[in-house]
Amino acid sequence: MPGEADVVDAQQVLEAERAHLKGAREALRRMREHAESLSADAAGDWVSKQVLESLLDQRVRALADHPDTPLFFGRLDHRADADPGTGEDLPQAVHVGRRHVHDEEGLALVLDWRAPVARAFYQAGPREPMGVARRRRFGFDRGELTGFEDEPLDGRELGPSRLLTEEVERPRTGPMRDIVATIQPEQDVIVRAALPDTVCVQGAPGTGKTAVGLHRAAYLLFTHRERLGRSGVLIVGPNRAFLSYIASVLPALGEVRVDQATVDDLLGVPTGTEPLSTAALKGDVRLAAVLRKALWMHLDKPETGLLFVKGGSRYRIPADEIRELVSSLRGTTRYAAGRNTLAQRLAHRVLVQMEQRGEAPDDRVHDAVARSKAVKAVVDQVWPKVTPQQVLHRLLGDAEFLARAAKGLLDEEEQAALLWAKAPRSVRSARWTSADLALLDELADLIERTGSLGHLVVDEAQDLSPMQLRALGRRCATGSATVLGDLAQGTTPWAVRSWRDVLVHLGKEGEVTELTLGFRVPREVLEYAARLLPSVAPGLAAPQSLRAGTGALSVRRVRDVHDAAVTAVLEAQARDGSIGVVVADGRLADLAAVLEGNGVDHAVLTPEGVEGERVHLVPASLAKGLEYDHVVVAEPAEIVEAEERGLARLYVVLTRAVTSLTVLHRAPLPGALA
Ligand SMILES: Nc1ncnc2c1ncn2[C@@H]1O[C@H](COP(=O)(O)OP(=O)(O)OP(=O)(O)O)[C@@H](O)[C@H]1O
Repeated sequence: MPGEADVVDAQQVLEAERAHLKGAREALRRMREHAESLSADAAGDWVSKQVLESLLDQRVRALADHPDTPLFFGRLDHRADADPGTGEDLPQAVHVGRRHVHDEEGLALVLDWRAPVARAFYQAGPREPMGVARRRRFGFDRGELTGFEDEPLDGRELGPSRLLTEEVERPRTGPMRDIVATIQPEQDVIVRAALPDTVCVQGAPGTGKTAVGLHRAAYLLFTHRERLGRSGVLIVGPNRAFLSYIASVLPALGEVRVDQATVDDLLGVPTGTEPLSTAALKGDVRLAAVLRKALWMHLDKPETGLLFVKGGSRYRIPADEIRELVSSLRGTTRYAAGRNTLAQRLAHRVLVQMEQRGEAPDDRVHDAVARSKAVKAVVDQVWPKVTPQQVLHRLLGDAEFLARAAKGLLDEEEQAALLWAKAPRSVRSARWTSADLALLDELADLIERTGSLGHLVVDEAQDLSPMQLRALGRRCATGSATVLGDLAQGTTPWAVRSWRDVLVHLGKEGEVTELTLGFRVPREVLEYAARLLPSVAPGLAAPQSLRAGTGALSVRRVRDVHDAAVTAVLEAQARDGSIGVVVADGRLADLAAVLEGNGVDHAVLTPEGVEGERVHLVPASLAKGLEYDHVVVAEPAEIVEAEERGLARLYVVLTRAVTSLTVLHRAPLPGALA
């Protein structure tokens, strides 16, 4: 029990910290006013003015004070003899927050959580205090300081942090929040991994993979602002609904310039569909070799030699020589660049002949020959211009061509499965499926190199096919990636079974690390869901939960699943937090009508996302990555039956709950859950 003196002391400390917060808020306001007062008029021309205006605008936005989020959440008091190892003096006390705030003299009032000195806030412990004598964590309510918690780092073991527990237990409402105040040491290691390092994170549901990926993006942007400002950082997620759920995390961390995309956004919107087994075959990495062969099969033997006429002179390059030139270039460059190089080489040979005849041709002549009709005709014949669509159209429509390209790579049955039942008449009328788009992207890169970004964060990566992973790997070929996922949550038939394979397909060397402590799902619920693990991912260890949450699970055998769902939603509405009702996609419309008929306000989650409403009706196929305080699952057996990896889908669905999970079933439950 704290004595009276301690309480008075604590009150004084709190007052002093509140005063510091007030001062920091005022300083931030001054920084923002200063940024607002800057004018882009000094720019020399219109374009520079636009660029400068947008930069200033970003700066002002980044300096926004969000009244609902604390400006700092921690404080480090360093030991007097602490040495930061940088040769500089370490300030005795620093407040750690979302961004740097300094006063008019340039003195730091709040230090950005990403600064090297702030690392100790996340990493220091009794065994390795990192120069810290005391770590202080602050409790906040809507931006107001409500309390604090001190951890002396003098060798004593630290108990669990009450503030961390409170943060993890706080009800979820609306979109995902940042976790900057409570990043855990094992998460921090991933967040602060160096820019060139590709990191691959296997993590059970709710272990913070998405959160860690987003914070790593923010960390890298802060630490390598200029470089990544030029090359770009991109977050790739499974669908728009998921991206809109995570969309506010980076802006809350002051990063307003990170793009988010689905694989479709990157590769194009599919216009066709196909059986899953065909899609899985098209996602197979062997297709990369088939496509390479198919593209280079477009090279042809020269029908004639080259005849170049200038004035009264004729210059000839025999067909044999052209054939040799082509074979020396074949495969050494991208396909499109090869066409250009061939034209240059042909021109060079013509110029050699000119010189042998005593002429003195210069560079202009060289260019004119390379661009001449005669050279172009030869190049077009032996090294024809092709588009990715033309090549794939031919490959999927022409059995003989496919057989040649796939020889030794795909067996006859596989080749037959790839061929269109009815080939579209023209390239333009072809309907491309999602799997085709990855193949087109591969071809596009064989023809012309795809540009690379500085860093890619790929979430739910376990669901991507090898060909899709290759497409993403191209987009960070000269950069690095953070790859996040859970093999147990792989629901596509082409989902990869090992992270090592994922890295190979991405074309990256990297570390595979694992997060095992869950921050979302209560222990009881997680243990229930984990009964499915031996069937969905036999090699994975059962996940651990930080959250005790007893009484969180309710499994009810009911007569009428719809009536029971209405009851369960009404029960949940009496409590705090968001509510998700998850059903097999096929049952969505019926349940929506029943909820409507019973006057339960709700919104149906679509692939585009959803706005407002406390109750969301969620098709099982879109539940991945989301979380709700209260989850009601209606008829699990239907979710399992709906798809090949239905048990994995059910595992995803059962692990969305933060506070309570209610399972309603009329049909028998899957064996492991019965
Ligand atoms: N260090 C932390 N402090 C507080 N909350 C955390 C922490 N790490 C994760 N969380 C919270 O746990 C929840 C789950 O995090 P997240 O969605 O990132 O997990 P995930 O591993 O991506 O889950 P899934 O595999 O189910 O998609 C989120 O609400 C997140 O804010």
